[in-house]
Amino acid sequence: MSAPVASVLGVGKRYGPTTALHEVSLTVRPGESHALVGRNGAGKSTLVSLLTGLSKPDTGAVEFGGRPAPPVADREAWRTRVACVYQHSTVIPHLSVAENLFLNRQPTGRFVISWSKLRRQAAELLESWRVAVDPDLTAGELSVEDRQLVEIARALSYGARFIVLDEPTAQLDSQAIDRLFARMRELQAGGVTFLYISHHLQEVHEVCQAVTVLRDARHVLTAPVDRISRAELVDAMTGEEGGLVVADGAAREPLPEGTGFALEVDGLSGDSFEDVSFGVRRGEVLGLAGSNASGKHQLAETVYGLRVPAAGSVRVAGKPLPAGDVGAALAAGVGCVPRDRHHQGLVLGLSIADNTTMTVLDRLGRAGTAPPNARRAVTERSIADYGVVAAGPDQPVADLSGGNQQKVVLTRAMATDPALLVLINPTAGVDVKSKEALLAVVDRVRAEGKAVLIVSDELDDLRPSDRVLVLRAGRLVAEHRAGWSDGELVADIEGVQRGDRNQH
Ligand SMILES: Nc1ncnc2c1ncn2[C@@H]1O[C@H](COP(=O)(O)OP(=O)(O)OP(=O)(O)O)[C@@H](O)[C@H]1O
Repeated sequence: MSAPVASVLGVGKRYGPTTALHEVSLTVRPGESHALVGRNGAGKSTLVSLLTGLSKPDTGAVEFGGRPAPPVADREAWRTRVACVYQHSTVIPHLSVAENLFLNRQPTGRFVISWSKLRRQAAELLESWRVAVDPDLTAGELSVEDRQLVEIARALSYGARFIVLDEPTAQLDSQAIDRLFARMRELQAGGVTFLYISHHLQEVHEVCQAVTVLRDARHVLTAPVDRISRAELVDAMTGEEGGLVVADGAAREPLPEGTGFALEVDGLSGDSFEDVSFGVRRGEVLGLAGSNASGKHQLAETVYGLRVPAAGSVRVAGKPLPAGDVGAALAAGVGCVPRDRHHQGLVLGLSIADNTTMTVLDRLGRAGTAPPNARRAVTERSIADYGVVAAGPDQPVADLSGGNQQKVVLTRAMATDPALLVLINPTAGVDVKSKEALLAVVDRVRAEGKAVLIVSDELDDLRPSDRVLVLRAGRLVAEHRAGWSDGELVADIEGVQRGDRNQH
């Protein structure tokens, strides 16, 4: 049997008091797609940082092709062995695709960089890996899908044939996911090996051949995917039996006649959407579905005041909201989980307590001077309620795993006790079991008579909705009552004939 592409041999890694990995071993075979799964904080990103040379294990070793990994300082040597495509872009946005591909290794003429040669080499590279992206485009304008392909091509051009994909589907709609998987299969056939990190367990079965589960910093199992069911994977990740229970809007009693509206959106137009009207009643959960190009994110962002509409109005509890004023929306009782937790959601350098309570300081004490004990108490309750894996309320949010950061965004939205909750991709990066807990919060909020607007790419997130509206090319095109089938909803999202597609 040929040598493993990569091996991790009994590695350990600590961050202060936190054991992020404990004696973990992993073998990745040539030409396979190997899934790495586990709950938030299980140690996946830490393992990737050791496998890509961004940090050094405290104990144990990493090998490529049976040989010891290069020293951490030798970035060039690492680049020829492995690359990671992160959820966050590593391209330089104001440079062209060609410059990003050949950064620091531009072909030079006698004295100066030869731009025509650089462009030609980039075009050849992209073509050889069948990446249909214009090398002259500014990298910041690329779609997530194209950006990922450019990053893969860049890795391959360094000679690396082992690529880590860190939750690659998190920002892709279902058609883009299908294209990514097709491309992965082609690359695999050409000798590329993938380590695939995802919280979407159905993807593991769709595109991987082997799976490794981490739990609480430890290796639990490695198995061929065709020998392990999704339910068994969940059990291995959680360490307990019992699977998942997600609230379903279909099981609910209808709202009493005449229940008032918490949110009324009337003739709203803006960037990427046109003349949208709908209402959400108190005690109702409304889902909003659509592809990435549908305008659903922009619509929700306009509702909570992040964007100024071109026309139309938003009323909360009967009162008009001033346009484009997040503070006014917050004061009117709107809580939100924004789309991008890093830019709109969290202050990474501050603690969990600071982030959780920043919108309620005036309620906990005189404006801006909330006593630390009150802030700690609120935060400790949130940490317990939402299952945040953290050392304590004072831990900086930057040190939390991705999924746990997302939970902190939700705790902050809930801290104001909002009458209307606007959630955009609320479970992005959140593990399957924590998803269940977050969706249970939605159900609890609804039962308390509050209203919830959920915008999501994931059908599981929409399942607790009483109704789901579908937005396509900026217009409302369909409404589904609870009890919809995946096939029906996806067909409306994509604007194709109804048929039974796989859900993502
Ligand atoms: N720089 C750091 N400083 C302190 N603790 C850290 C640091 N990086 C990670 N940790 C801790 O190590 C543990 C493992 O985190 P890691 O990011 O590897 O988890 P993960 O499995 O990738 O989770 P997720 O699914 O949420 O992305 C967590 O408890 C996390 O808080």
